[in-house]
Amino acid sequence: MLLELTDIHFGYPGHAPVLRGASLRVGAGERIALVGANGSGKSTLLRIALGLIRPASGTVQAFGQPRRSERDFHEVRRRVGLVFQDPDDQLFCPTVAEDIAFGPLNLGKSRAEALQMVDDVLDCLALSHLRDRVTHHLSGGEKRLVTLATVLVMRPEVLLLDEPTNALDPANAARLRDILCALPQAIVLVSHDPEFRAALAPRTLHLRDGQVQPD
Ligand SMILES: Nc1ncnc2c1ncn2[C@@H]1O[C@H](COP(=O)(O)OP(=O)(O)OP(=O)(O)O)[C@@H](O)[C@H]1O
Repeated sequence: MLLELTDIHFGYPGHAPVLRGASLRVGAGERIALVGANGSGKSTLLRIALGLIRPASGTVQAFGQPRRSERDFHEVRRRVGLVFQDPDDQLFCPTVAEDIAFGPLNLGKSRAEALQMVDDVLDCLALSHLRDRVTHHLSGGEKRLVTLATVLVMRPEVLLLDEPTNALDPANAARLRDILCALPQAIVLVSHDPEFRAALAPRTLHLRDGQVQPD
């Protein structure tokens, strides 16, 4: 298993529990859609998978190892890419190229290598025209696509996508679907868009009453 969350319990401080025994297993190349009502805890579960929040109980395993400490999760975040629901949580550099180069530079790539990776990923996503734009001037849909570029540039082994079609027009949603369908990675897709889910993920799981259940 690439990712294995088992019997996760979690509630935000001062609020009712969100997850009450949620488990999720993601194997190599698997495509899983995760659905559930607003506020059922889908984004929360993805954040727990990356150690961005810690469960009250339950275990997270990634790439065959239990993950507990911040140090453990550093490696998980390098190998598992999360596209956040809100692009503004993920884009923080002045220009698109700098935002995308940030991860590779952080991994110790040279500036030249990082910029080559930026050009490659922008080319693959047909977004080269956005390369030198000021990130916070982009439209909502452009930001969403750039966010995906910041994740794909790291060549993650698993992609966790939280509402990737939010703010995309139908043509860009279709383009994103084709790009994602062609990727080799395992994908967990949180999406309220039934057509997008059907195209990308043969298996659907339902987060309900704090647990992940078959649809
Ligand atoms: N930082 C926070 N502090 C307190 N409560 C929070 C926090 N983040 C989320 N919540 C609450 O936890 C619950 C689960 O939120 P979460 O974002 O995981 O749901 P979701 O299933 O992804 O919802 P949606 O489909 O609307 O995106 C919601 O009731 C939400 O209001």
